[in-house]
Amino acid sequence: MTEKRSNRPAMLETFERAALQAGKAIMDVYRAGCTAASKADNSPVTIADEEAERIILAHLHRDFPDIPVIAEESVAAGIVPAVGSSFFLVDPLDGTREFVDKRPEFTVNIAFIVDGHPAAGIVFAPAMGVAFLGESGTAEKLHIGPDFRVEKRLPINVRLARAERTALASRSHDSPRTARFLAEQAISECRNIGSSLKFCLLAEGEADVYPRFTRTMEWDTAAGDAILRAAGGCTVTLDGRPLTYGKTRQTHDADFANPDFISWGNPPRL
Ligand SMILES: Nc1ncnc2c1ncn2[C@@H]1O[C@H](COP(=O)(O)O)[C@@H](OP(=O)(O)O)[C@H]1O
Ligand SMILES: [Mg+2]
Repeated sequence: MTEKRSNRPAMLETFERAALQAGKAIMDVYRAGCTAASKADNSPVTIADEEAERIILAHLHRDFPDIPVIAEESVAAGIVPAVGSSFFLVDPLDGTREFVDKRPEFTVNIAFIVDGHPAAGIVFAPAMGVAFLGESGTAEKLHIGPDFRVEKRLPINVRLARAERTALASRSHDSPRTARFLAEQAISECRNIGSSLKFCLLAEGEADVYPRFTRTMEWDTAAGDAILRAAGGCTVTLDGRPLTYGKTRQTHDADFANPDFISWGNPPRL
């Protein structure tokens, strides 16, 4: 099927090209097999993370040379550009644990941050043939063919709040606090999913809440969070305020770690 051109903003066109090309490079490594090394924080990294990041940075630097990019592997190598009110956040391979263990939930993530808000994002799960895009109150799910071309685009939205809610939790980094949260909220169903796909499942109305009480970095969450917000959802910290990005700029701290947060399709009314 050929794709109908739209008036999508140029930035989303760049995100799409970059993510699809990065996903293709990741799948080449996935099929050939690779070994994982351990980073300073003990998390795994592979040649796929590095190659995907190189591709994404080339696209962003070429098309938006004036916008700084904070990217996971660059930060690990000590490359942390100063950020102003707008910048990109890139996680070239989120769910590296899933990738190494050959579970198809790993994703490519690119987000645009404006004044602390995740304004646009793409999440591409190359082994699943799906991508999600979000910006300015519009979110879509893309079906990606084996040739890494877009076959279909569908608008997505969060679902309405319901009595029987479904929660999502990390597959590899869960915490006992998740079980406590589920009990407090009287939620009986919880699915464990790796990577930023959890935000996308909320955005397309497949689940209701994603509580996160273990460590994440801003690049893990920004793109999925942008899609979720564009689809009508929200991400809040435990004091009920929207999760913000570029915290290093506000706190003059070099760390891009997130606090604990809860992402909702439709939050319960207080
Ligand atoms: N002990 C740990 N080891 C590795 N990654 C961890 C971790 N604790 C939290 N993380 C973060 O959790 C992310 C994966 O989220 P999830 O558990 O929802 O799949 C990782 O992203 P990367 O895979 O990009 O390193 C990493 O940033
Ligand atoms: Mg990550």
